[in-house]
Amino acid sequence: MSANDSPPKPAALTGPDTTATPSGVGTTTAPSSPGTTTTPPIPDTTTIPPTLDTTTLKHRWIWIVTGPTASGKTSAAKALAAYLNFPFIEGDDYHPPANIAKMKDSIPLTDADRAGWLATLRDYETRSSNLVMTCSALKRAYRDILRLDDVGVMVRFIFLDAPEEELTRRAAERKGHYAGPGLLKSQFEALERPGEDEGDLFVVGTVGRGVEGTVEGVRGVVRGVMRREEGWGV
Ligand SMILES: Nc1ncnc2c1ncn2[C@@H]1O[C@H](COP(=O)(O)OP(=O)(O)O)[C@@H](O)[C@H]1O
Ligand SMILES: O=C(O)[C@H](O)[C@@H](O)[C@H](O)[C@H](O)COP(=O)(O)O
Repeated sequence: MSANDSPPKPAALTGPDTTATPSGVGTTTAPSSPGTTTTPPIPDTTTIPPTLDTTTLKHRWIWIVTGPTASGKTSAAKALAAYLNFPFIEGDDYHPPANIAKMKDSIPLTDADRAGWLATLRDYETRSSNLVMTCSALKRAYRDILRLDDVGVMVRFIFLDAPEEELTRRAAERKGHYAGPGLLKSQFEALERPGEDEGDLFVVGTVGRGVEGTVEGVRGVVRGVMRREEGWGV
C-alpha cells in the first residue's frame, strides 16, 4: 500500500475468516458424475502453504513483527498472517504524511514524531481481532506502548535480526519504497535490542537464510509459543 492510500480503519477489522478454505491438505476433488470410476487427483501439497488451525483459540493473539527498515518485517509478517489465517496490518501505513516525508529524505524520526503513530497502533490493537502487524518498534519504550495490560490478549513480538551493513544493502536493492539505505544509520542508533527481561519477544536471525528460511524460522517460533500458551498437544 502506498503512503497515499487510506489504510483500513481499525473498527472495520473482523476475526479470521473461518469460512475460508483451509490449506487444502487432505481434500479431494469429487468425481464429475456419480457412478464413474474417475480417480480424484491427489493435491500437490508441496505447493500449498502450511497453515495452523487457529479456528478455536483460548486467547486473542497479536503478533508484532519488529526490526529496522529492510529487516524483512513485511515479507515475514504477510507469510505469518497467511499461516495463522489472521488479518495483516502494515504498521507503516499509519505514519502521518509528515513522517513519510522525513523518511523519504532520510531524516530520522524523533520520539515525538513516533508518538501519535504508536498511539494509533495501540488503539488498533485494543480494538482488533487476532492480528499480525509490522512495526519497527525500535525502542523498549515503543514496545511497552504496544504491550496491552489485558490477560486475555497475547501480545508477542518477533525481532528480525541482521547487522546494519546487511540491511543497508537490502534497502539499496529494494525498489519503490520511501525508506532508503540512508535511514539505516539512524535506525541502528535508535535501536534498543531486546532486553533479557522481554520474555514476550523472540529473536529470529535473518542472515544467510533468505526470505523463505526466515519465514520458516518465524513460523517455528510462533508455533512453539502458541502451542505452549494454548495448551495444544498437552
Ligand atoms: N531474510 C531475508 N534475507 C534476505 N533478504 C530479505 C530477507 N527478508 C526480506 N528480504 C528482502 O529485503 C527487502 C526488505 O524486506 P521487507 O520485507 O520490505 O522489510 P521491512 O518491511 O522490514 O522494511 C526486500 O527486498 C526483501 O525481499
Ligand atoms: O520508527 C521508524 O523510524 C519507522 O517506523 C521505520 O523504522 C520504518 O522502518 C520505516 O517506516 C520504513 O518502513 P519499513 O520498515 O517497512 O521499511
